[in-house]
Amino acid sequence: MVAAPVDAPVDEPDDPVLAVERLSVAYGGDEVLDRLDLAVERGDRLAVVGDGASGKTTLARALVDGFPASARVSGSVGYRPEGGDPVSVFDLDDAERERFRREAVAVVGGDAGGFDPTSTLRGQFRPALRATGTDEARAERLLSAVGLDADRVLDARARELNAAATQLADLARAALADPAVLVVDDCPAAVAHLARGDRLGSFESAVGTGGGATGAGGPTLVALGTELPALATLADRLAVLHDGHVVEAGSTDRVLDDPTHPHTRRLVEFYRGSP
Ligand SMILES: Nc1ncnc2c1ncn2[C@@H]1O[C@H](COP(=O)(O)OP(=O)(O)OP(=O)(O)O)[C@@H](O)[C@H]1O
Repeated sequence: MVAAPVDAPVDEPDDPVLAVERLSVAYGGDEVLDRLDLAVERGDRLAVVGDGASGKTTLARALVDGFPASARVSGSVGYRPEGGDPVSVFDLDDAERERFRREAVAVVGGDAGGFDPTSTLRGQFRPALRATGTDEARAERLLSAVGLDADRVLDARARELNAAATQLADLARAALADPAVLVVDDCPAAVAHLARGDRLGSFESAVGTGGGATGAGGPTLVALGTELPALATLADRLAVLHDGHVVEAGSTDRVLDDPTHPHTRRLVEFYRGSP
């Protein structure tokens, strides 16, 4: 369904924590990603912007080898821990993958877990606290760092919280393990909240204090969504997903000021023209 990949103007990262290479994914006969390349620089805030059904969740699934059984996949995803040997994500066994999704690359939003709407978040944080050997005080610090009232949120059932609080609490829970990379897929309310003031900065400072894989420069953030303005406010780099490829990637300022791909130009003009 898609044309051959275009050569996206991509600045080569110095120290990629994730490298997606020639990733193709199809569900049934429908190809969603077509030989997609994307490198994620360690410590960056990267936003992947794409229209609805452009394959953002499929890309997020790829970063943790979380495909449904119906997916046909080729290509590779490589993870490079700070100072460690590269890991081929698609070659992990079940136990390694479970640990990888907690300690190396954690995904929130999209079709990743989330909360049971009927029980309190305090109860739903417990398995993550046990798995990471951390205490509730750290959960409270992370919840406060994303701008939430920690006690109120922990005592609430997920159905009593609005979308932003639920998504942010999910992000705080994923951060308990100090993963190297936090992937935020389709969480527009959380992204809009974090884009205000320097809330993301205070959250990033709180991550990395639990002794996990978070690098010295803080966690790497990959946020995927459709809302260019909030994502651009949050991110220092933008990648534009279209027709199964990353058609453009670069610093947020460069992509907004001087978009080279026609799709990026349309996207930027659309948001400039919106109220
Ligand atoms: N498990 C699946 N089985 C069949 N088709 C799927 C499956 N998951 C996704 N798709 C299809 O693949 C395409 C891309 O879906 P994906 O969820 O990756 O895109 P997206 O950019 O995250 O979309 P949105 O912004 O609307 O959430 C869509 O057409 C979707 O219907």
